[in-house]
Amino acid sequence: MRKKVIAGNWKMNKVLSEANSFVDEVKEKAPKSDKVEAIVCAPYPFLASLVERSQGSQVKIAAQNMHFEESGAFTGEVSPVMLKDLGVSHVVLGHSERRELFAETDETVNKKTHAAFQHDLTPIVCVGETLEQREANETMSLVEDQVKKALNGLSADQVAKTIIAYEPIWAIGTGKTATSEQANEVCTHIRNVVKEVTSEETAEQVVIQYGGSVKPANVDELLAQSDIDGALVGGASLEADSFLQLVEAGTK
Ligand SMILES: O=C[C@H](O)COP(=O)(O)O
Repeated sequence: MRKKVIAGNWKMNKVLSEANSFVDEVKEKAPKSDKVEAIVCAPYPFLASLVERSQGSQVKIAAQNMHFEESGAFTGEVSPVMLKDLGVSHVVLGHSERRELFAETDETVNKKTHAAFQHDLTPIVCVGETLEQREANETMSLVEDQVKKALNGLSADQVAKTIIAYEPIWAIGTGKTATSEQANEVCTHIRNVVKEVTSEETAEQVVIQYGGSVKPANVDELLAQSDIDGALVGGASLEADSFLQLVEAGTK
């Protein structure tokens, strides 16, 4: 059975003291269960401190982006080598905010996914449609295209280890959650796409998260769906209490 993976994406929020207190509290109170993994996706300046504080707990620390090159003249960028050296375990790639606001493309997401595996980082690859695309019935084809391009050239073993986050853009930060059926329908399609490009065995191993206005009040219903293995959470991951409730839900 697949583990549930609850990842809190803080986006550009908090200062270091707040980040430290959050991880200290989660480390102390998170349920000790091998059914769920808790990941905090933090801004770069907090990573070293959070990795150190999370030692000895099941809380993992992720970056929210990275460059695909190992080093070089890329002012303002952070490389996979740097993240690995700090002890970061996961990295969010292709979040819709990066795609919309920072010119992330399917091609750069694919390069970053390869770079993540080269440096033993687990990628959390985000895909999802806009409201216009959903209304034009393009959701399935768009998501299929994003998944195929992100995974292009990976080995079956690497695909099996990739976390895919389905995040309909219209549900991010809007309070509008996709219904659990809508979310599961797309997650099932993603698993079928993975099966098509690899094998049924690989597709059964891939963790597929849903993201978009997930909160303690709706997480149980979402996690009860057949193909939703976790959540990528923005707003409701900013308070330790709320994040802990989401992690708790993953143990059921
Ligand atoms: O990465 C997280 C998502 O963008 C969801 O954000 P949200 O939970 O605030 O809607």
